[in-house]
Amino acid sequence: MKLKILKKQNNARRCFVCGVDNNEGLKTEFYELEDGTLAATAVAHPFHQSYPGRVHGGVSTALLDETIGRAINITEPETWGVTVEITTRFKKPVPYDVPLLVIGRITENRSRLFSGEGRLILPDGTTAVTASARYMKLKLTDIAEFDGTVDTWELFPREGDPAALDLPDEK
Ligand SMILES: CCCCCCCCCCCC(=O)SCCNC(=O)CCNC(=O)[C@H](O)C(C)(C)COP(=O)(O)OP(=O)(O)OC[C@H]1O[C@@H](n2cnc3c(N)ncnc32)[C@H](O)[C@@H]1OP(=O)(O)O
Repeated sequence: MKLKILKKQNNARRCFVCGVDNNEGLKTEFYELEDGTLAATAVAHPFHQSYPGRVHGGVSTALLDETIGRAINITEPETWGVTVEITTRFKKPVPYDVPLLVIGRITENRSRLFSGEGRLILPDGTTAVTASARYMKLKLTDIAEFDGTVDTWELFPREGDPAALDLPDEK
């Protein structure tokens, strides 16, 4: 199903998942879709491998963690949280050097904790990894210090940003 992108989310500079200046990271981009899903696009590299040919499960988990955690910002742009629990199910090997699509949704939102679920989808539409996770809401100042130069939180629009994304049916 093709879904319109309503908004691109901000990126950090050094974050392993979304840091635009982190050349060992995934440089993931996050897009808010019209149906309330958060979609992430990324390409993993050979230096993210576990066994040769396979992306490390921890890397896939990091992608899902951040995608689910950021899904809260669709309805609460000022909410920040830290992961307190994540459960991942690895169903298929994830290859590197191919475009990966990760989607996340919030399933429960309470005053201190929120929960969500997500899946990592391969180019053929197969779901390779699923996850569910829980986060504790905290003030940003209680999580980290931002110096405003190296650690920033900004929108990085790109000419190639898509206007819509095709979400395959679950398989
Ligand atoms: C650059 C920008 C990029 C930003 C991009 C955004 C990315 C988001 C996604 C990535 C996020 C990460 O990777 S974050 C990094 C990974 N995660 C972390 O580092 C978190 C480490 N953990 C902690 O710091 C701490 O455990 C806290 C702050 C979460 C909680 O510590 P605490 O304040 O001492 O709280 P504690 O007493 O243990 O618990 C408080 C209450 O919460 C409940 N509680 C605690 N854990 C759980 C749990 N798993 N499930 C249910 N309930 C729980 C307790 O029972 C208790 O309830 P009651 O007794 O009060 O009723």
